[in-house]
Amino acid sequence: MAVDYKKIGLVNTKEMFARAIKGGWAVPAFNFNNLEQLQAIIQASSNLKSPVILQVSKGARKYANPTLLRYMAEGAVEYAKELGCNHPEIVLHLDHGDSFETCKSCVDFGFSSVMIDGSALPYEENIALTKKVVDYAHQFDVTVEGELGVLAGVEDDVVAEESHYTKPEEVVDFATRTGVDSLAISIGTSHGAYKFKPEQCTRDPKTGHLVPPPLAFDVLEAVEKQLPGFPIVLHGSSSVPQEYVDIINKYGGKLPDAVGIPEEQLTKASKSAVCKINIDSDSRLAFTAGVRETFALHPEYFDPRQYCGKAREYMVDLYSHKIKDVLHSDNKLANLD
Ligand SMILES: O=C(CO)COP(=O)(O)O
Ligand SMILES: O=C[C@H](O)COP(=O)(O)O
Ligand SMILES: [Zn+2]
Ligand SMILES: [Zn+2]
Repeated sequence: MAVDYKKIGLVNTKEMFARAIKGGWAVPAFNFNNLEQLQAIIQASSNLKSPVILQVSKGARKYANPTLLRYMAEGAVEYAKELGCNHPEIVLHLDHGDSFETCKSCVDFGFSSVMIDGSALPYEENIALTKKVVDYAHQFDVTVEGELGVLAGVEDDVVAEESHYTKPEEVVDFATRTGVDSLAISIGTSHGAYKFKPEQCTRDPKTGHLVPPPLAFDVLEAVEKQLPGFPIVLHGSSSVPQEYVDIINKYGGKLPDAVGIPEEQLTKASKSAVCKINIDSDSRLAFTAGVRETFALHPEYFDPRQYCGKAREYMVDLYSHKIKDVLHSDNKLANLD
């Protein structure tokens, strides 16, 4: 028997995606692994009245324990209300589900959305696996994200290049035969804090910072033309804010030439059918900056609440900025009372 996510106050992605596409904004999908990240996500999204997707990866489930994470998400709905957000729209989403069994266990456990990532499989196998997950999840009104195209970044030892991009000529067939609710595509983003090699970038003459090549908006446009109004997802969308990289490097860290996706490009994407934008690495950077700075300035501290508290402050700033200034998902709840 599956737990009914609606009974615990969660929602699936259907309505928020429809509104986001129509309104030209995107729903933030933030990964969480611990208490402070979840607190910061809920504080920022509740204060700004933004819908939000809480993403749990396989690694997160292993690190934090699946049961604990799931109940934290349930608690998050109540926490949002305590913060004055009377009608929160919170999705609990499995990020990069790698098997039918993992997706099923999340559906059964009260997740309102799952991703099945068959992008590394041969095309027909990706379709068969994705369809199997959709057929199961839809019985419980759980939405499903599939993926076409390979997200290759520097960290995978393969540099993102055109051959990995989603093939627009495949998307209609994939969406129709699988029944997915949304599709993650590859247009040049990748996971992690090193999305491009320095030699792929130019340097800003004033700041000396790396400027990466633009995303393949032509591929995005071609996908949209094939599937008008269909929800598109961008993974690997951290922008690697220089302010946090600088703090980390100033206080003993070593992140030379970390580079992400410029925020203007994410805003541009969010005005199209891109309605979910995944951000994880930026939160890791903000967290690390807070901890390193606190340790450096206060070597006498040994209470985790001191340095995790600072980390949480930085993450609230980061999430709020993404919501307000990049994705424009603030004040977008269906019921703003
Ligand atoms: O895509 C992501 C999670 O699925 C996160 O991407 P980043 O590493 O760019 O934050
Ligand atoms: O897609 C990758 C996400 O950032 C999750 O990362 P993780 O698998 O290390 O938890
Ligand atoms: Zn993938
Ligand atoms: Zn991802």
